[in-house]
Amino acid sequence: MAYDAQFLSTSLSFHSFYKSVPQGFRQSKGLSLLLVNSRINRNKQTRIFMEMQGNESPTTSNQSTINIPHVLTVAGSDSGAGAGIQADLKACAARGVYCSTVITAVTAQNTVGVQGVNVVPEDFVAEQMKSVLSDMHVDVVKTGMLPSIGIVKILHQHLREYPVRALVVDPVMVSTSGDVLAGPSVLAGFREELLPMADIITPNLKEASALLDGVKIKTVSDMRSAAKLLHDMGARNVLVKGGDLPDSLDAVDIFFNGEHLYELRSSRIKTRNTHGTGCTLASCIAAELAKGASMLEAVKVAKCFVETALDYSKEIFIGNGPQGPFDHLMKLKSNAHNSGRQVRFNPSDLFLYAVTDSGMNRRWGHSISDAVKAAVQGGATIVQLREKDIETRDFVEAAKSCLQICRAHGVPLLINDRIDVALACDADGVHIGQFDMPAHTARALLGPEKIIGVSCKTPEQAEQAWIAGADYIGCGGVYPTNTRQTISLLAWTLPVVAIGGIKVSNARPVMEIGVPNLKGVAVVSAIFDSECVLTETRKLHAVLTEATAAVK
Ligand SMILES: Nc1ncnc2c1ncn2[C@@H]1O[C@H](COP(=O)(O)OP(=O)(O)O)[C@@H](O)[C@H]1O
Ligand SMILES: Cc1ncc(COP(=O)(O)O)c(N)n1
Ligand SMILES: [Mg+2]
Repeated sequence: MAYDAQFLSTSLSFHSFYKSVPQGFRQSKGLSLLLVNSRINRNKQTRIFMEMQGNESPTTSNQSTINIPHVLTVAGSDSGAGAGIQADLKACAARGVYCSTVITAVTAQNTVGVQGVNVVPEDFVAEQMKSVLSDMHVDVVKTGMLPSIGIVKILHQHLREYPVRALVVDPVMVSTSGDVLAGPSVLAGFREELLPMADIITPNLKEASALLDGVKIKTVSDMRSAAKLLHDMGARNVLVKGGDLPDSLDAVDIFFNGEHLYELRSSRIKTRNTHGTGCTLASCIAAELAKGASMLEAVKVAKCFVETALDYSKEIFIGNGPQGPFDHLMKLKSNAHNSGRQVRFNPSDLFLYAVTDSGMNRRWGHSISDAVKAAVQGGATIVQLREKDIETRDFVEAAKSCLQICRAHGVPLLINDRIDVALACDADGVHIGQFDMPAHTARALLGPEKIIGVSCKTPEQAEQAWIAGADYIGCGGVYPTNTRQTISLLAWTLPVVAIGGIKVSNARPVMEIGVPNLKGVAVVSAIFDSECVLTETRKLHAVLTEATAAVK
């Protein structure tokens, strides 16, 4: 049996892991585990070195302890294991977070529908809740099926007695198969008790409509209005999910934080295996919040996770009904299957790609983090730190502060060339050139989740990058030279970002090339060689948005 660090971080507490190691192995070998970039402490950006010598127990006094991010799900069991508690457990495991469970109902359910529901007595729901909350440190509570008003009230009381960092409410009412899981009597409980406590509420179209007294929600514009109305009812953040939006080629969700409305789009995966998408999304949001992500970042990661899992599982066949489950744990499968797919990478993030330059920052008296902050506030959708003449120690420090800024805005941060710096600060990935470390070696070091971009000048280089597991290619020399070769590269299968001499005045024709893989433009001087990085970024963002709308 192999004991691997990833497995440890996803499934077991340190102590139970230790206990699971055979006695002989512990005594004869001692056990050293190096968790690099462990998800356990992602937000603290720490490397954890755990050493267990001989048969010394981890509970001895000189042993430091590790707090694993912890989500408690309060939901119903699905015997078919596609949705409910079972989906929550798998989603949290896949995201590297511990998940405890309070079961509110047991359903007899499969891919055909819900054949029966047995509601757990209220005092026993209370007992489960007390058992978990009085003993364990829970970071985030996520709710799913709450089949009676009494259970809603019990939840409310316990959350007041044992406050947690965040409450994610998935107001489950009807399963995708059309079966009722929580009747209208629960609506009042959601409205009065849970919404005002919720950090985020994640209704699908039917649920949003029910919470808003039956208002019709049929278009993205209806979803936007619904998100605002639900926010007015007390939820701090609202995500109206559009999985069931008729006639939509994309899977569109609307996120509203009381200030800004975000339209989150991903491609709609053609598959029958969508049972449990809602439960998974909410658990994934809870898991990311438990790890310390901002709300927008958590929502984006969760959506990307659902899309990736659906895509990975589109052909699996479980059960004979119309709605199959999908595979949450695709990451554990062989790399050959994964072919380097990224959970965290969304090609549309390449839209306005800001690449820093230390010379320009010096010229205008900007620190790296001030320049990055302005770019992100101006609408940059991804940032790359390209610092050629900086001490490694300073680079790591600068990268850490830029990472905080970027995470707060849900914008990925990549490091140019320096895999070591990316690892040290737990950046979202790297951008490498043809003379840097080979992409497949970078992939092996960074693992399957990080973003890897490669600068390519020829189709052969692009093919190599693709084989090595790159997520996108940077295609250089758009201006002033080499346009024909550039266009042939843009037709390549990986998402492409165009680089080279692009500025506000000439960005439009690049976007208007209209090649589907061309996801955006990367710029350095257009935004950073200026006194006001914010204004220049805003201008460029406006041009790109206009050009994209014109192409559509
Ligand atoms: N076919 C699909 N392809 C990609 N994403 C999808 C698909 N169906 C649903 N989603 C996404 O899954 C999440 C759950 O949405 P939805 O299915 O509407 O919720 P529920 O399961 O509660 O009905 C949303 O982020 C939605 O956009
Ligand atoms: C126990 C339980 N909880 C929640 C859902 C909703 O999931 P979905 O909307 O994907 O059917 C479900 N079907 N069963
Ligand atoms: Mg669904």
